[in-house]
Amino acid sequence: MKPKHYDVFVIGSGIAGQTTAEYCAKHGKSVAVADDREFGGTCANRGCDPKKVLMQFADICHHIDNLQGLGIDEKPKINWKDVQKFKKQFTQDVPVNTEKNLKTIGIDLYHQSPKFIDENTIEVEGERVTADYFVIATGRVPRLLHFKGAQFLGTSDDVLNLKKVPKSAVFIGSGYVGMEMAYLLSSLGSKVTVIDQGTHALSQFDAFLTEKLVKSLEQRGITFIFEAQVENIESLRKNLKVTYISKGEEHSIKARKVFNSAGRIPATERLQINNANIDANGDGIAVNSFLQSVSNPKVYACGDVASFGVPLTPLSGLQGHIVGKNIVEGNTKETKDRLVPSVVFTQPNIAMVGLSEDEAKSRYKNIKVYKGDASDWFSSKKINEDTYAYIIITNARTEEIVGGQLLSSHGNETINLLSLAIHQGLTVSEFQSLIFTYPSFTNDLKYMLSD
Ligand SMILES: Cc1cc2nc3c(=O)[nH]c(=O)nc-3n(C[C@H](O)[C@H](O)[C@H](O)COP(=O)(O)OP(=O)(O)OC[C@H]3O[C@@H](n4cnc5c(N)ncnc54)[C@H](O)[C@@H]3O)c2cc1C
Ligand SMILES: NC(=O)c1ccc[n+]([C@@H]2O[C@H](COP(=O)([O-])OP(=O)(O)OC[C@H]3O[C@@H](n4cnc5c(N)ncnc54)[C@H](O)[C@@H]3O)[C@@H](O)[C@H]2O)c1
Repeated sequence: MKPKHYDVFVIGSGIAGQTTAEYCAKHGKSVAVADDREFGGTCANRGCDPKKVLMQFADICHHIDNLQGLGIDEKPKINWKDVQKFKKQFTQDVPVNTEKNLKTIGIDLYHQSPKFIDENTIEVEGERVTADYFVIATGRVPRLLHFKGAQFLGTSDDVLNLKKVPKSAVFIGSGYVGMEMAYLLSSLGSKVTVIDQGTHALSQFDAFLTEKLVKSLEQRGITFIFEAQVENIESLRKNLKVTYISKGEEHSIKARKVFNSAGRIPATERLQINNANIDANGDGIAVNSFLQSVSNPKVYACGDVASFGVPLTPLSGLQGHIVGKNIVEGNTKETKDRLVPSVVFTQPNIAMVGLSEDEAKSRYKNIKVYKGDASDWFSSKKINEDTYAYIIITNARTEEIVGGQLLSSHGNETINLLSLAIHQGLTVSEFQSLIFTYPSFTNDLKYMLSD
C-alpha cells in the first residue's frame, strides 16, 4: 500500500510544535501532528501554568510569614484539595481544546510516538507515513537517575498532582525545577531537603545572588546538601530512605517523597532518529540557524529539543514560528541569539537577562558592575523581606546596560524592564532620566545604577 503523505509532519504538540503546525496549515500545507501524551505540551499541562497557579499559595504563606506579628496574627489554612481543583480549571481543558483547534484548521492528529524508518518515512499508529518535511518538537524529559531504588523517584509532574502536601520531601537537583518545587512544598509546610552534586544551586546564576537565596530558604526551613551523590533509595513502611555520600562519608535521610529534579534532557530517544540520518548531541537535535537539521535537510527542530537557545516557553514559541516560515517560504528566517529573560519563581524570585559578568568581560574591554545588597531599602523593608540584591552590568566605554540579575520579590516583572533597556541599548544616564512610579521595585533599578 502507498504510504500516506503530508507536506509537513510535526512530532510534539507543545508550544513549538503547535505554532509550526498552525502556521503551515494556515498557509495551505497538509499537516499532521503526533503526540503520545496530552495535547498541549509541558508548559500548559504540567509546567509553567499549573505551577504558577499552585505557587501563588506558597507566595501568600511566604508573605504572611514575613508579616506575622506585624499586623497578621494567624497563618491562613490552605485547603490543598481546593487548590488542586482550582489548578484543574487551567489544565483540564488544554488537551481537548488543543486538539479541537488543530483539527478545525484541517490538521490530522496521531496519538503515538512515531519512529523514523528512513530519511523520508515514519511509522505511526501502524501506518507508514511520508512527508516533505518532518518537524521534531518533542521538548525535554527528566534525566533518568540510575541508582538502586530510582523507581521510587517522582518527577515535577508528580509534585504538581500531589493529593496532599507531604510531611517531608527530598529533591535531587537544585536547578530551576528543584528550587521552585522545594520552595513550593516548604512554604506549604513540608520539611524539605535539597541534594545536589554541584557546589551551588542554580549554576546558571551568579553565586553572589544564589548564595543569598539559599541562605534565605535555609532560614525558612529548607536543608541544602551540596557536593553529594545519592547512592540508593529504600522503601520503608511510611518513608523513603535516601542514602548519599558527602565528603567521603555515607549519610541517610528519610522523607515521605523523593523527587528527581536533576535536569531535563532532549526527548529524542523513542524516535529512532539514526534511521533518518538526524544528528543530535546532549543539547538536542543539531540544527543550523534556520533550525534545520545539519544532517538531514528534510527535518527541522524547534523548542526545547533543538540545540539552539535556552529551554523556555517564549523562545520555543518563537522557534516554532521560525520553522513554520522557513518551511512555507523556503529558508528565509534565521534564528539569532535572542535576549531571553528568565526567572526562578521562588520568593524572592531570582531573575536574569543578557550577559553574565564573565560573558561581559570576554565581550568588552572594560565593564562596570553595579552590585549590592538592597535588603535595607524601603521596598524590601515594607514587606519585611530580608533578601533583596542585584547585579547590573554595563559596557564601561559606552555606559550601555548589557546584563542584569535580580534577587527580588518582584524580579519576575522588573527583569523585563532591564530586558527592554538592553534591547534598546539604553545607557545608565538614559535609564536614570526615565520617571517611574514611586515607591516601586522598578524605581529601585535607578538606585541600583547609582555609584
Ligand atoms: C515543571 C516545569 C516548569 C516550567 N516552568 C517554566 C516557566 O515558568 N517559564 C518558562 O518559560 N518555561 C518553563 N518551563 C519550560 C517550558 O515548559 C518548556 O520550555 C516548553 O514547554 C517547551 O515547549 P516545547 O513545545 O519545545 O516542548 P513541550 O511543551 O515539552 O512539548 C513537547 C511535546 O512533545 C511530546 N513528545 C515527546 N516525545 C514524543 C514522541 N516520541 N512522540 C510524540 N510526542 C512526543 C510531549 O508529550 C509534549 O507534548 C517549565 C518546565 C517544567 C518541566
Ligand atoms: N521558571 C522557569 O522558567 C523554569 C522552571 C522550570 C524549568 N525551566 C527550564 O527547564 C530547564 C531544566 O531545569 P531543571 O531544574 O530540570 O534542570 P537544571 O539543569 O536547571 O538543574 C539540574 C540540577 O540538578 C543537578 N544534578 C544533576 N544530576 C544530579 C545528580 N545525579 N545528583 C544530584 N544533583 C544532580 C545539577 O547540578 C543541577 O543543579 C531550565 O534550564 C529551564 O530552562 C524553567
